[in-house]
Order: sequence, then structure tokens, then C-alpha cells
Amino acid sequence: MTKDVEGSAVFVSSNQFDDESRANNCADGVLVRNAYKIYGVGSNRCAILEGLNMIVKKGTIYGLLGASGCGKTTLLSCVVGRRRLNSGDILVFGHEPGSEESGIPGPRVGYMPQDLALHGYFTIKETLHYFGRIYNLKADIVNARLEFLSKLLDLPPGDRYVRTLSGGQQRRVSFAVALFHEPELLILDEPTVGVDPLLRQSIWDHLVRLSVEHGTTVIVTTHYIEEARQANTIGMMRSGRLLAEDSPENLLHSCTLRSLEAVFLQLCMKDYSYPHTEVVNSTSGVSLEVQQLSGGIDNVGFEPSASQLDISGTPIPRQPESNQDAGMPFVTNLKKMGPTLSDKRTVRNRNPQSTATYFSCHRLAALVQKNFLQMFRNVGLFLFIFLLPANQVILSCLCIGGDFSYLKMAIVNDELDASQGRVCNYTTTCTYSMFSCRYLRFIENTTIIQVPFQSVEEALDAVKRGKVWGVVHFGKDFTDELVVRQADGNYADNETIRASRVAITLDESNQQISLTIKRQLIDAFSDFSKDILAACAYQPTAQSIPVTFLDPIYGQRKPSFTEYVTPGVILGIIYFLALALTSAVFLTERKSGVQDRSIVAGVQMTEYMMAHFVNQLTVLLGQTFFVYLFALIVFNTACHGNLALVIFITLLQGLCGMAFGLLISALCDEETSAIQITLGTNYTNIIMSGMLWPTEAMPTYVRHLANLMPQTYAMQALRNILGRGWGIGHPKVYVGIITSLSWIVGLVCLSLIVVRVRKYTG
Ligand SMILES: Nc1ncnc2c1ncn2[C@@H]1O[C@H](COP(=O)(O)OP(=O)(O)OP(=O)(O)O)[C@@H](O)[C@H]1O
Repeated sequence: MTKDVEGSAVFVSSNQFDDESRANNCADGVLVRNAYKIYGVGSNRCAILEGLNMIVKKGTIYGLLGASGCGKTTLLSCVVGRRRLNSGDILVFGHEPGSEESGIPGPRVGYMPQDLALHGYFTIKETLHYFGRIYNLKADIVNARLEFLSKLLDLPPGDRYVRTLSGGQQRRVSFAVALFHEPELLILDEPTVGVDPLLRQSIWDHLVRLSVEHGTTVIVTTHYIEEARQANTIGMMRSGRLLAEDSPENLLHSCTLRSLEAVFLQLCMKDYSYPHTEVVNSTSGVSLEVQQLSGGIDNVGFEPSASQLDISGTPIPRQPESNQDAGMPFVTNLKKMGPTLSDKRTVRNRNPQSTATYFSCHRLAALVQKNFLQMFRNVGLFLFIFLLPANQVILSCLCIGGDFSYLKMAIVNDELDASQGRVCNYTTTCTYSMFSCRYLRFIENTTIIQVPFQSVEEALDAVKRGKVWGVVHFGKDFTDELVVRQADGNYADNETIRASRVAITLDESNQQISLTIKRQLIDAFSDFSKDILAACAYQPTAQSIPVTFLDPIYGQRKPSFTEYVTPGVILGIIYFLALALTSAVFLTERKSGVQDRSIVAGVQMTEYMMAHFVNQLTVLLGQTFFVYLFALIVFNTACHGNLALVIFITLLQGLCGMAFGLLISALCDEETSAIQITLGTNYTNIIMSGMLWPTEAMPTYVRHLANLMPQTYAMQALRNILGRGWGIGHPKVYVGIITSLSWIVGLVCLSLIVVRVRKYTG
């Protein structure tokens, strides 16, 4: 449609197109006008659709032909609302895909993507029932359609798993999924690949029947050019443009050729040898090219989009007639010479996922059911998911923070008499003899194993060789000198002090072990002193240093590192599994095309996320139950606070992992990059969140960073509830809850932003 503005013929504006053409073109099934699609950003930008125009009449079959990579799938994904054009318009049944009125994505369209896009672990019957629930079809209708399509498409028995079918059988199941709810619009991306000629013919017969008897509009791509003769219209596509669009008969007639293959070849050769266009005007960075074959297929009925208008709204005039190139059937071609401002004007606020129904219980139920079926079908995965956290807690309780045992220490006791066979005798009375042996009696023999050595040199050599953890040496006159030192008190000389000491040399390469040995040896000396004082009728505690640790306010006198580590291990594994599971599920479904297919069937992304949330929450509840069953009941980890609060924080951390998994799946295309991000961030989290060592031990600036980690405050909150019994009113508890919630909200929002940006660029 053109209008005269100041004497020159110009295209109407995009908005006018919308208002008028919608009314006029309701007879059109699908209308594509000046479609531009660019993949990538920056230097990776690549134009795939370049000003493509296409009309598919309602109730007809449109065969879209084109070489591999010319943009057919891209065009179809824009038609079904899974991708957005950078500029141009698409109308399906008079409305933009994604608008409420179009019903697309939704039940009005049946989509068979190029990839299989089906769950391999489902049977054929389960597959159709899943889509049946999405379309809210009754089970008996689904069964009846399954029976009909099984015959039509020669499907294997319904209880066969999709993954066990041959490639051709899988494609037929995929075709059945597209057909079985009897949509008004069928978008079929190479439905006849790998199908034998007889079946191919019956598929085409069925498509013809659908279009004639039911008024179904069909767009079908195929590499078998000749089979497209059965289509009402053929669009021949090359390099993101339509070279021709007409009925097969007209195409053959206008080119005076016998086969469509030959027509396509001729068109491609002409397209290759003829310069496309002459740039007419590029006031807005967009150049308009018009190529039309005289007497050939004319597609100029399309209205221009705003991309044909400069930024001020000044229309770009149509190519003068004289510039048209005779001899080639070409459509109006708008070639874009790079990113322009006008593109931004053309892309209106469309949300391809929005359909008439924003939320539906039956779709959510279908997704939840599918998720559970998927989970229970894979028993190994099911056990792995449910029991791994409990398994980790068992291992951490068994392996981390326990008491050391059987640490070998060399004992060199020069008090022993070689002539008496170096036997260590002692009394328990108030007798001042063989104090060394009396002292050694108080060393716990399950913790420290005493290994006698003859000389200090020998013992030190054993330490150097890693045979023992240290040397305990008593001088020849240890007992006598100790008595003198006791008697002299403040006046004891250095020689006495040196000779009366228990000289200990340790291998300090292992901090925890050397701390344990030190504590053992000091405690043993304290017990030894009390023993002698008591035997001699003195006050046993008179010798103790005047620093006394009274009963602790929280925790036990002998704190356990296990109690410190366990909360971190619980939150860490719950978080990690939720993260890994979510990113794996979303990435796999997206890569396999199952997600896309479900969304084209009408599933909302929010429903997808909610279904996963329901599934994940169930998994989390199971994991949390087993985790605390083992931690609290089997391993007796103390819980002084509210168990409900403990569970709440654990679930929040699981959801936090889930939210991060969403972000990773939105960011990554490949599993390997998702694994790298998952592992990289998880190790950082383990190290920095205070899971293994308190954040108080970190340099101040690192501590500030550590506090930003999603688990740091949550772990502290959990420790405070379990160990100190604090409630939600305490800042160190509610801060953990608030930060977890903030992370969840932040990560989900970020994921949605990434999904939106990627929809535009990819
Ligand atoms: N997400 C994407 N990001 C970048 N490039 C893409 C993306 N998807 C497709 N392409 C590229 O766009 C071009 C057109 O792809 P498309 O799948 O639309 O072609 P096609 O005509 O359907 O090919 P075929 O017949 O082989 O399926 C190809 O060069 C492809 O590599």
C-alpha cells in the first residue's frame, strides 16, 4: 500500500500497516514482511534473514525450500514466536505471534522442529499424554488420536521408549506430536527426513487432506524439492531472502522448466550472477533494494516497516520502475547495511511467550508430572539426588573433626636404669621417685602411643623420618631436680629448672596433630601433679595456674570441630546439588529442543520455572529429611534451637542454588561451560564462606568479600541456631535469612534478564 506525500509515492508507516493490514489480511495465515534477523552481537553479528517477505494463505500448504543454512529454521522459529526479528513484521492469523489474539505460541500451532525435541526416557504414549495434558485434552481423546496417528504414521507400539526408536521412527513420533491436537497452523521443519517414500507420500496426502478438509494452514520445509509440488505455494529461499514465491505450476511455467529442482537451480544461478540491487536511499542507514522479474512473481504487495523510514519518520521512496531488472522473479528486497537506529524503532514491545492464558493449572500439572516421571524413570539419578547430601553428612561426621588417635611419640627416659632393664616402675603413694614414669601413666594411650628410644639422637632421627610425631625427653635426675625446684620455689636456679623439665620436640608440620599432642601432654602433667598432691594430702588444685575456664555458655568444654563443620557441609551440598540439577535440567531441555517445543505448545516460562520449583522443593524436602536424620539422630549433632528454622534456612539455600542454576543455564549453551562455572563458583564458595574455617581467620578485606558469598551468613545463622539456640529475632540469624532471600530474588531476576537479552541476540 502506498500513499502520496508531497507528490511522491511512499510506503505507509508500520502502525498503519498494523491497523489496516490486520483487518485486510485476516485471510492470510502467515504474513512476513521485511523480516530481518541478526544473530550475535558486535563483531559476531551475522544477518540471517535479510528483508524477507512471505505470504501463506490460510488453509493452504506452503513449501519452504532452500539450501542448508539459508535461514528456514530461523524464519519458522520467528513465526512460532520463539525468536524475535530485529526488524520487520510477522502476522499469524492477522496478529503478531506472542500477542493474546494470535494464540501463538499455544494450541493453535503444531510445531515439529528440526531436532527431535522429545524426551528419550518417555514412551510414545507418555509423550503424547504429556502434550495432551498441556493442551488440556482428555485421556480418551489422546488415546483415540494416538491410535489414529499410529496407523497413519506407522508408529511403533505406544509403550516403546522414544530413545530406543530408530531415527526415522523418532521423527514420526515428533510429527505425531505436532499433528495430534489438530492445530490450525502446522509448522513442520523437514518432517519427511529419513522417511521411506511410501510413508512420505502418505504424510503429504494427510497434509493435503488437513488443508482441504479442515482448513489447516501448513508451512513445511523440505530438502526433497520435488515433493513440494504437492504444496499450494512454494517459497524458494536463498541467503535469507525469498527468490520466488508462487504455485508450483506457475513457477514451472514462468521458467519453462520441467522440475522444481531446475527452477530453483536457475533462480540461484541468476541470484548469484546478477547484482542484487542498487542502493536507492539510505537516509537512516538502511538501503532499499527492489528487484522484480517482469512477468514473474511479484511480492510487492507488502507494506514497508518502520525500518524503511528514516529516524525522523521520512519515508524512503520506492525504487523507480526503470531500475527493475527484467528476467528474474524477485520480491521486494530490503537490504540492511548494518545496525541502524531505525531497527530499534521497528521492534515493538512483543513478548513471544505471552499467550491468551498467562497461567494454567493443567499445564503446570503436566510439567510437574513430566518432571517426576523423568526423575523416577532414572533410578540411579533419583537415588543420587536424594541420598547424596545424607551420604556427605555421614562422611563429614565420620571423617572431619574427630579426635586423633594412635599418634606415635618417642619417649627417651634417662631416669631409667639400664642395669635394671630400663623398666618403668612407679608408685602411687606419696613417694618422690620415678616421676617420669608416673607422669607418662597419665597420657591417654588411645591418643598417643609411647615408643621408647634409647637416645635423643635416635628419637630425633625417627621424627625426621616421619616415624613418630615428636620426642619426650626426661633428664637423668628428673625426679630429684623437680623436687628441688618445688622446694626452692621462686629461688630455683636455671640448672635446676632445665634439669627438671619435660623436654618436648615436635614435628609441627601438621597444626591439628601438634595441637592435640600439646594439649594431651599438658593435661597429663596437670593430672600427674594433682595425683601427687592428693597422695601427699595436699590440695590437688593448689598447683594449677590461676586461670580457670568455667562452664561454657554455649557448646561443650571440649568443643568438637565436627559441630562446626557439619552445618557448612549440609548447606554446601544442598546448595550445590540444587545448582547442578537445575542447570543440568534446563540446559538439557533447552539443548534437546524439548523446552522450545513445550513453549510453542503454550507453556509459559514462568510455568516451566514453577514446575521445576515444585520438583526441586520436593527433592529438597527429601534431602533435608535424610540429612538431619543422620546429623541429629545418628551422629548426635547438637541442635539447641528451633528445628523448623534450621530446615527453613536449609531449604532457602537449596532454592538459592536453584536460582544460580537457572542463571548458569541461561548463560551457557554447552554443558562443559556450565560445569566449569558450577565447579569454579562452588570451590570459591567452599573456601570463602567459612564452611571449613571461620571467616574470622581471614584478612579483613577478604572477610568483606566472603560476606558477599551466598552461603556465608546462612552458615553462620545455622551454626547459631544449632549451637547457640538463637531464634529468628537475633540479627545473626535473620541476616542469614535475608541474604539468602536476596540472593534468590537477585539471581532469578538476572536469569530472566539474560534470557530476554539472549532471545533478542540469539
Ligand atoms: N543461535 C544462533 N546463533 C548464531 N547463529 C545461528 C544460530 N542459529 C542458527 N544460526 C546460523 O544461522 C544460519 C541459518 O540457520 P538455520 O538453522 O535457520 O538454517 P536452515 O535453512 O534451517 O538450515 P538447515 O536446512 O540445514 O536446517 C546458519 O548459518 C546457522 O549457523
